[in-house]
Amino acid sequence: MQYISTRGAAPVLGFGEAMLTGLARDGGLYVPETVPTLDEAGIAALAGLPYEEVAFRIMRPFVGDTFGDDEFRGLIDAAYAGFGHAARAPLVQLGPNHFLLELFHGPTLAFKDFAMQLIGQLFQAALAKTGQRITIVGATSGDTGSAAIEAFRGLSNVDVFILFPHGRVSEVQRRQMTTPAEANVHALAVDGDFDDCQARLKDMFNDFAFRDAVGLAGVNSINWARVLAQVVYYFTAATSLGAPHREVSFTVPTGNFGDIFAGYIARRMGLPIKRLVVATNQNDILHRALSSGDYATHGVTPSISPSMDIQVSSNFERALFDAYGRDGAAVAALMDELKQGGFRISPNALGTLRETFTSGRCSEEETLATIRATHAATGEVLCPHSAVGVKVAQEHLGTEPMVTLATAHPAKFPDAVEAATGVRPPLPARMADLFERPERMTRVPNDLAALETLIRERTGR
Ligand SMILES: Cc1ncc(COP(=O)(O)O)c(C=O)c1O
Ligand SMILES: N[C@@H](CCOP(=O)(O)O)C(=O)O
Repeated sequence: MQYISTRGAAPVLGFGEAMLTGLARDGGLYVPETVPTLDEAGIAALAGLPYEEVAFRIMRPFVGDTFGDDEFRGLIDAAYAGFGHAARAPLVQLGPNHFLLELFHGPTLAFKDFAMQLIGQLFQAALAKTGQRITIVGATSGDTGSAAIEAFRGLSNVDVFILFPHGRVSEVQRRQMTTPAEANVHALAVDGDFDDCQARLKDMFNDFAFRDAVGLAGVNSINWARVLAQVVYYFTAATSLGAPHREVSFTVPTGNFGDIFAGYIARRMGLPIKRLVVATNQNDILHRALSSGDYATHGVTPSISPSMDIQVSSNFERALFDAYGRDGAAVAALMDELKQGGFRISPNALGTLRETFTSGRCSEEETLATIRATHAATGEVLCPHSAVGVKVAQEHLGTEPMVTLATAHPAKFPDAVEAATGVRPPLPARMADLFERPERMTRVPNDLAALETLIRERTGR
């Protein structure tokens, strides 16, 4: 299996190299050259299997010879052993034809753990073979950062630097990033928003001298392995609800477009997904883009679903690459226009995107009202991101089962949940002392040179 860049001008790589490389050297994102498919019998055979076995069968064709079969199975088993639910990603029924896929039973209580716990295992195995030492830099609006720190804390051949927007993540999210005591963990509070953090991260990848000197690696959904690991739960959910013999739709609370792009890959692999519904909060660039073709950034407005406070949605580039007929030069030109504020999606490409994706937006008031109403009707306590998904899903219910992805545990956002329901969701016992642990973080300007200097000083490279 080979991986190519969405901008068409970077070396073609195998899985292991693409995973350790992160951003392609032409600034694009790696995607598989071809997407393997499963026939109906292959999909039907997944129903009822343990999560780990489904993960092996779905991901194996993408991995090539980077890992042997037994080794890969072992890494998958280790990745999910620490999850707090036997099903890993259980389905809960919210109403007739509407289901919630709970993706928050991992160690840091967000869907990011599904990919990050696996990536932690894959990186360690790959680095043990090459003897490399790497510097991971990640940008986070709250959840990727804590999941990455959890996956890589204490490793001797990895330094982890996480850029988060100062004052714009929840207190639980911040403490998850600032309380780990291991010396290889560096939480950096940036004076800016998530888009600034992600832009500086991409700038670092595009500064080849810095990139090569520190051995830069990325664990955001820039990294194809992140997206791949998220494809698995679309298969477990859909087969539990009757796929391949029945179509299923999914609504996905969306920010950086990684999670929903994983659903798109599942669909291309042959899973009968009728619709993939993009659910945005008030930072609604993706909803505006899919409804009008206008992909224009208006700046980030802080919301009660802070992890989705994103305007420059990294993985949308992967969807555009396919929608523009895999024309890397066309995508590169669009990304240049985006730096000036935005672009119009061509009518052909928009038509192609709409064959798979539809969208909706949820306001702040609607988010609170959905948390309240869902709690009253079902007893399920939603986090604000999942509530955005549930609200938009309710507007898109059809005859097929609809699955809304519940992307984080409500205890990560206790203020919003308490405001809506009067109930303050407790943290799990293993995190009960989170508010007593000492914090360690560095405030940094939104400035590439300052960030690179700090990282070079701390890593001595
Ligand atoms: C809790 C939560 N929900 C939804 C999202 C959106 O996911 P994606 O960026 O993959 O679209 C994120 C992060 O982006 C998140 O942390
Ligand atoms: N919401 C994310 C933003 C980064 O997304 P990623 O999927 O590209 O890592 C976060 O919580 O950090």
